[in-house]
Amino acid sequence: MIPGSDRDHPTFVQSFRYAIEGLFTAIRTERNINVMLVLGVVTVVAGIAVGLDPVSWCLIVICCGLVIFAELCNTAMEAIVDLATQELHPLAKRAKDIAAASVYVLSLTAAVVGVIVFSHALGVI
Ligand SMILES: Nc1ncnc2c1ncn2[C@@H]1O[C@H](COP(=O)(O)OP(=O)(O)OP(=O)(O)O)[C@@H](O)[C@H]1O
Repeated sequence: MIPGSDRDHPTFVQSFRYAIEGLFTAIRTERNINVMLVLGVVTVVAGIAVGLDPVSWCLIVICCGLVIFAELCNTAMEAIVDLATQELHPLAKRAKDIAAASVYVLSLTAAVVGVIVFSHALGVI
C-alpha cells in the first residue's frame, strides 16, 4: 500500500516501474552493486570466451543473479535501519553487519562455483 493513496496496491505496470526505479537508485548510489555488475559482465565475457556449456551458463547466471539480489536486499535493509534510527545503536550495527555478511557469504559461494565451472571448462579439473 502507498501512504496517502486510496488504493491497496499499485497496478502491475506501476509496481514494475517502482522496481526499475529501485534498481536504478541502487546502481546510482551503491558502489558495491556497480562492482558486482562489472564482475558479472566480466564473467559473461569470460564464459563466452571459453565456450561454457548450457548447465555451466545456468550456474553462472544463477550465481550472478543471487549476488546482485543479496546486495539489493542488503541496501534495502540499510535504508530501513537508517529510517529506524540515525543514532549509533548496537541493534542497528548487528542488523547492518549481518545483512552485509549475507552478501559476503553468497559472494564467496559464487566465487567457488565460478572457479569450479571455469576450471572444468578449461580442462583443469
Ligand atoms: N546506526 C548505527 N549504529 C551502529 N553502527 C552502525 C550504524 N550505522 C552503521 N553502522 C556501522 O557502520 C557499518 C557501515 O554502515 P553503512 O550504513 O555505511 O553501510 P555501507 O557502508 O553502505 O555498507 P555496504 O558496504 O554493505 O553497502 C555497518 O556495518 C555498522 O557496523
